[in-house]
Amino acid sequence: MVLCPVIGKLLHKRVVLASASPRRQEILSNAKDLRTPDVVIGADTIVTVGGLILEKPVDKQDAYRMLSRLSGREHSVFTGVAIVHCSSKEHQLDTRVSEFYEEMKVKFSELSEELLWEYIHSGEPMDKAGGYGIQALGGMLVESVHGDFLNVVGFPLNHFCKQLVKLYYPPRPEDLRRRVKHNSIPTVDTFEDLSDVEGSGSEPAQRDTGSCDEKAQAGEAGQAAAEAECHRTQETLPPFPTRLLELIDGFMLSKALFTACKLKVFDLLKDEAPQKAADIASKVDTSACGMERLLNICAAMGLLEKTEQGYSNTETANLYLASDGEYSLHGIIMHKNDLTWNLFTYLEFAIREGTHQHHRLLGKKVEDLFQDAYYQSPETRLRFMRAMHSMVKLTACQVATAFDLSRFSSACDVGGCTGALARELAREYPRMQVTVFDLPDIIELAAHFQPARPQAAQIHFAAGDFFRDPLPSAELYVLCRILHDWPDDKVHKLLSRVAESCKPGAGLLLVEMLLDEEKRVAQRALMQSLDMLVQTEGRERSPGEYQCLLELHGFHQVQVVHLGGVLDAILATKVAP
Ligand SMILES: C[S@@+](CC[C@H](N)C(=O)[O-])C[C@H]1O[C@@H](n2cnc3c(N)ncnc32)[C@H](O)[C@@H]1O
Repeated sequence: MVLCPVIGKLLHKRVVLASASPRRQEILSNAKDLRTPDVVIGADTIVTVGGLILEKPVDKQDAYRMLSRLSGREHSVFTGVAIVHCSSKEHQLDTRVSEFYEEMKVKFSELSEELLWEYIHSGEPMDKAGGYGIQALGGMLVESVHGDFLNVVGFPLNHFCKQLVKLYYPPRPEDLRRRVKHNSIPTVDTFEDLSDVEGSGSEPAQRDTGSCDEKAQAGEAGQAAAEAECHRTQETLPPFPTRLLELIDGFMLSKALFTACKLKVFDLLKDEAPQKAADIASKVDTSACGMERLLNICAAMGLLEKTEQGYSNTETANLYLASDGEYSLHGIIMHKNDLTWNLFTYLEFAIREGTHQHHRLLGKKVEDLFQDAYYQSPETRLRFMRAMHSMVKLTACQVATAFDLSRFSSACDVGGCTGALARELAREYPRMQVTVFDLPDIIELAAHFQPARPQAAQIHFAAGDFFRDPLPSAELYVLCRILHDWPDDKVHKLLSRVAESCKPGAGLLLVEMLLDEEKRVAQRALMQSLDMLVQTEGRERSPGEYQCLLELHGFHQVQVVHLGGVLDAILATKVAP
């Protein structure tokens, strides 16, 4: 859309800015002389990251939680704007609302603790959505932005002006007819086009009404079509469904990423000079034309760089997508590609039946989730372990430091798999002895995941079944992504076995992805709960639901820390019965 000086349309109107934000006031009053107010403009800004909405922080801790969640990540800033036109006819107030929103992507650098606290102590985060102000000190946190800068400041002026153009200069029906009927390239609005109607544009969409009357006289046959067309102005067209289209095709993006990982494209390019599509194709034994398309979409997704010289890894790809990195996500990606993807083809059955779908995939009955499905062969067992390992490594350090656990001299990570979390606990608490307790087949392979580290002497492995065998004794029990695998009866069974092993004062650290209490906004956790339906007997829960479970089994003083990544932490203490 071509912009014109449309802001002047507000000049002689009574405009109320329905916002307390001094930044919005400044943006709008720079653009327009605010006089006494017949248009009300309301706006609000929120920040979203990983499905969570961040509003204004309530205190410094809250600001810390928000900003550390944004650190090193891309987030979205949404500003919603409503323009209410008020007029009075025969003493009746008539209002017409026009609304829109604008999204902008902002990426933060990795923020050190010192920088975070220095910024928080400046006081700037407190009255700002997401806890930062990009236009002032908060600008130093920002690595890159994509979209309208003023949107982050609090008011998307450019989109606002476009909205005013739609209101005050709606396209004439004959323009629409030209565009719609002949299926031609849309005409471009010019200042001359707009000036044709300048005089009649003092109230929004006046032109429309006049043209409708003319059309209504055009004869009965064309009347319905004419009316429909009359109403199909830019203003009344529904908003373009960008987000919906992204959702519709989202699975293709996931699969493209999975395929590039499976073909080891990112391994081939790791820390290497750019390579041409044909060379990559011949090295990984694929067609050149297929590989080129795969590489192009990976570049468009920001996973590869594409230059004249060819394709090379981005930093993200080197760090997370090559299979050998310390923080590689290759393990979880292969799990999603080889198992979750296939299970999700039965999502409709899972929803109808309320059960997991391994039996459909394997063509046989699944009695024991782990032995019959995840661990049905040495390959699938190793694949599962790699998947768990890669996810826990991402967040183990945050989990280990979410609470001060230094009062515990021993811990048992029940279902501790490869020992990734145990290692982090041992590193953080040098006095702590940590036992990893898991099924015998897992314990046998766990050592492969333990590079020689000074903490090795603090870590022990014990094989057993947590539903049957005695649990190793410890002052702190850890259940990381265990409860979400099981139905309620088994959850109670396991919690009561842990509770029996605890002396008063012992701790229980639950590590799970937490739902919000209303099960409405924590998108990643809600999605994982759906995943749990398709592939386990369990589900995700909210902090309140975990608190009830814990208290039922004698664990009190429940503390919750949202870690803002893929896992959250809950610590509770066993009290005497
Ligand atoms: C979802 S994984 C979580 C692994 C690890 N805690 C993590 O977060 O990465 C569940 C773990 O529980 C273990 N497990 C399942 N059933 C078990 C049982 N009956 N006794 C002991 N461990 C079991 C599995 O082998 C697996 O390591």
